[in-house]
Amino acid sequence: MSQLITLATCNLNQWALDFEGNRDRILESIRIAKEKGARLRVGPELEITGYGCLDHFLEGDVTLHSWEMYVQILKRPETHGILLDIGMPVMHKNVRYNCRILSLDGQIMFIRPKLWLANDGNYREMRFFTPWMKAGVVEEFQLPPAVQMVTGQKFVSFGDAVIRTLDTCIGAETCEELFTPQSPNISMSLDGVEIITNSSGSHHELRKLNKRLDLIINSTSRCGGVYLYANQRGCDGDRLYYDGCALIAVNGKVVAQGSQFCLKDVEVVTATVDLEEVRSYRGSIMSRCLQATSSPLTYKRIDIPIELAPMNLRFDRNVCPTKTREAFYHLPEEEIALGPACWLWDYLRRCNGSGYFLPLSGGIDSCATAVIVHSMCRLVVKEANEGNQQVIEDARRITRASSDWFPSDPRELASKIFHTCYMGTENSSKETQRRSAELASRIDSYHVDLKMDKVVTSVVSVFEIATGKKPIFKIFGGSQIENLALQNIQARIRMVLAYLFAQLLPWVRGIPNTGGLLVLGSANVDECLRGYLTKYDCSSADINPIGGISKTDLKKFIAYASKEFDMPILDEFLTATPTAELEPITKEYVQSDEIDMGMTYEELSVFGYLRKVEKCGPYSMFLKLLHQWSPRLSASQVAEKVKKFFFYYAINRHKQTVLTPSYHAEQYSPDDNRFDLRPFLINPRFTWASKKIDRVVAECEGKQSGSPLDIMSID
Ligand SMILES: Nc1ncnc2c1ncn2[C@@H]1O[C@H](COP(=O)(O)OP(=O)(O)OC[C@H]2O[C@@H]([n+]3cccc(C(=O)O)c3)[C@H](O)[C@@H]2O)[C@@H](O)[C@H]1O
Ligand SMILES: Nc1ncnc2c1ncn2[C@@H]1O[C@H](COP(=O)(O)OP(=O)(O)OP(=O)(O)O)[C@@H](O)[C@H]1O
Ligand SMILES: NC(=O)CC[C@H](N)C(=O)O
Repeated sequence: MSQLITLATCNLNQWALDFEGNRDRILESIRIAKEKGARLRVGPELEITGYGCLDHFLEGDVTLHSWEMYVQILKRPETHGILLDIGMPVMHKNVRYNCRILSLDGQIMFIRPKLWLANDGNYREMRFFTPWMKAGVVEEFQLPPAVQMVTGQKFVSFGDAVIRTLDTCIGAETCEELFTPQSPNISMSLDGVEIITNSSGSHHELRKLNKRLDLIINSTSRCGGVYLYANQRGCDGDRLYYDGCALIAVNGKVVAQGSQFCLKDVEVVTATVDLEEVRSYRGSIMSRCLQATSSPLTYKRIDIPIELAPMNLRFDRNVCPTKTREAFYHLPEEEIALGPACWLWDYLRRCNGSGYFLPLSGGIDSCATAVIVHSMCRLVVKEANEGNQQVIEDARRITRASSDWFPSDPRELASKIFHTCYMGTENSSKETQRRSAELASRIDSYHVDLKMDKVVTSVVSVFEIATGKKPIFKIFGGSQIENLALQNIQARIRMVLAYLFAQLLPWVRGIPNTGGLLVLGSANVDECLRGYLTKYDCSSADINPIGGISKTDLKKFIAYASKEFDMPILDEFLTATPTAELEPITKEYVQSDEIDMGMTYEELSVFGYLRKVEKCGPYSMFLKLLHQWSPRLSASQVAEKVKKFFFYYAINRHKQTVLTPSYHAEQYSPDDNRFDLRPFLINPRFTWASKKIDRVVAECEGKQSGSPLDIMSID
């Protein structure tokens, strides 16, 4: 026996508050789903508004416009004949919920509010929504009058229930609920729900996809059932990149998987599954049957008296279930090549920009940023060649090209929209200048090579005339403070010049009807964490594609890109010592990042992870590293490193408040504006924690008797 049914899920590139664009992408996904013969279509979380509206959700207009768009979808006959699961905010009894609305043939069947909201890291759903706290309870929801007029319905069911058709049972779960210890899909499956939908607004983080897929595969292999995962994709107006990967799994096996990074606005993923396989799988696991028969939660069934799986598909020689396949994962290097590149494209087209400007130093960080822009150009050309009309139109609009121009070559596209600039001083080396020029030529950016010593000297001379004092570099006998000031002025002047060139280069080139360029920043996550950047230089670009990526990962990315994109010049960036080139180079002295910082990039990744992900203060970080790093390092060496890290982290925390908005990619990102909320005036000596650390060090060195944990004996 078999009972085949075709189901559809999708990735939609929604944009916060773009109600009409979002509506059109939903309509397109329904059209494709129907074309592929699907009987159920599930879309991403809050797809009508876009997931990332944040505090806009508090506005009544957003709920109003959501209903307006929803009704427009519902009343179109072409959206009928398929069960729809669409996401939007709904007010019920003056409380706002994050909901799924299930409809068929222009009639609303049921509204299901999210039970467990996402409220950590980048997520703060509890600011705008209330979770539905009544397990298994269903209430009557009165539809807004305008909706009543269209559907002819006055009330619909609202709450924690499931849909029952004549031939199967369907339940909706929303994003975070999958990640909770008691996911609703477990109790639903124990109560006989065969098809579970999951609508997500889930963003990219390096190496995170495994977690999401593991949960789906694990859950459906323990519980059996069909799981349809839908996700938003793209930059919807913030630092996050939602990474799609719509997926269909059956009994612990993947049968369909959409792409994670792509410039398609609408991607529909379908599979034909056999519901009898679910019944057979579940029925043969006796322990599951015992749990099912004694399961405390019996969901109210919302009846739809139709057969979802058409009778004629019980057996049709020409229709067979979709084969299982291995889940697909990108390497982290590929994730860096693709995620930030897609984000940059969305950003550019959505802000109606005309291109990017990047200060290109000849070091790894700005090199990585340039290669990501190159990757963006490659993706645009690939999509255009595949006939993606939206991408072709966007490319024409951004380049201000005529309507017969076609983006057929990544280098040609870069030459129109990407501008790089080497801003040398007397402290710069020939090598960095040459590497910049060669990289620019390889990717074909419009490159400017300038010397800015005159500006630096004249600004410093203004200071000298006003104060009668002349600061000099440390290697010539100056103090630390003079040395820093002379470095910072170079960096800040670069920022001022960057904005001047970004504004005027398109004009210089005679590009018609153009605005300015967006300035790209390229401080990596480790430098941000340590504060190793000049405030109002690198902190002050428009956007930064690598601000959430570690130096270690950036190096891996450059090694990958060197081969993948056939760019041998990148190998030279890899072997060069990272240096800011802000101090004079002499025979005996060349400035180096890691010596300047007093710690290595590798150590910074460890500190960053322990601080943010493992929630360690100085004392517990020290204890953990003492175990990890001894006997290689002594207790006092570990203590010194931990104290030094926290010292620099604390004195530079204020820089996070003005940091360039960066693509979120790393769990240990210190971004103060959305992700890592901390005070920015912190005593960098962490005095009490330091005393406790010293106590343990003394104990390790045999200088202290008694327990180091005895707090009463510390002054
Ligand atoms: N608690 C606090 N709250 C608010 N603001 C505070 C503050 N403490 C200092 N400040 C402000 O911040 C300023 C100090 O920060 P900042 O001006 O950045 O200066 P600072 O952090 O002292 O120096 C910049 C560092 O970045 C390094 N660096 C490395 C690589 C590349 C680059 C580059 O730019 O290319 C730079 C450079 O070598 C140097 O060590 C103070 O002058 C003050 O205005
Ligand atoms: N000579 C320069 N010309 C243009 N931009 C520069 C120059 N020096 C620094 N910058 C800008 O300032 C940023 C910060 O400099 P930093 O030295 O930290 O990075 P980097 O030179 O790209 O890489 P690395 O840290 O590996 O040396 C650079 O990424 C670049 O955008
Ligand atoms: N929107 C959500 O509920 C997302 C939360 C979930 N933990 C994720 O990262 O995918």
